[in-house]
Amino acid sequence: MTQIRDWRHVPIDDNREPLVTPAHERIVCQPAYARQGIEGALQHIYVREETADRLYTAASLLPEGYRLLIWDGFRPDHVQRGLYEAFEASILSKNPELTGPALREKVTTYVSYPSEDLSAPAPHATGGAVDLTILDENGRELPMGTAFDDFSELARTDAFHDKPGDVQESRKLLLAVMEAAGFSNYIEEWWHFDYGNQWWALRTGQEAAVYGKAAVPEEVQ
Ligand SMILES: C[C@@H](N)C(=O)N[C@H](C)C(=O)O
Ligand SMILES: [Zn+2]
Repeated sequence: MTQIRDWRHVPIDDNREPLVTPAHERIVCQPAYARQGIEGALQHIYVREETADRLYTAASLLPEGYRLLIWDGFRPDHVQRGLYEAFEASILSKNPELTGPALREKVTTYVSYPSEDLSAPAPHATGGAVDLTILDENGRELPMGTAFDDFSELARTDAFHDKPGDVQESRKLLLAVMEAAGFSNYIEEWWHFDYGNQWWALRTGQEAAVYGKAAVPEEVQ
């Protein structure tokens, strides 16, 4: 289990880029939580402006005909809280003895705490985190070995590193195009990438994050 322990101490110097909806011929936006009927989930994907530009770069690096499929970007607090509480309840149903920090550590391996602390916002609250996969030339998702939000050991990005095959190749491709575009991956989830926020700053050795908590666009208030 890998936790990012010190990201809360990374300073934030927010450049105040607005949130935008990615629009590119090689990007498909399919907001997963709205489709799952999660209360208050956004009907559109929003990310910070430069994050969108970097997604365009990543998409352009894919083989001919392939596209990025984005499931989630900016996530309002109430949605983060809903996801957190639902996963916490599912863990408690299997491990009723868990409490306090042990419970919180287990939950936050896969779902960030819905922090109201402006000095340590959840990554998706910054507009600099994206959950995504790759579509092939026929519009089919590449095999990634697990479904989106399958919170298990198999979700670890390196879970297939000693199992050569399609899944290993698909995960390598996603990681390669995203890292080439400047994103960093969260090792516990093959689908989660960051740019500009504290997670990204810590992993890439930046002095400060450039995205704090994002201002919610008027159309989603
Ligand atoms: C819930 C999942 N899709 C995700 O984004 N997890 C990360 C760790 C988060 O909630 O920040
Ligand atoms: Zn995510």
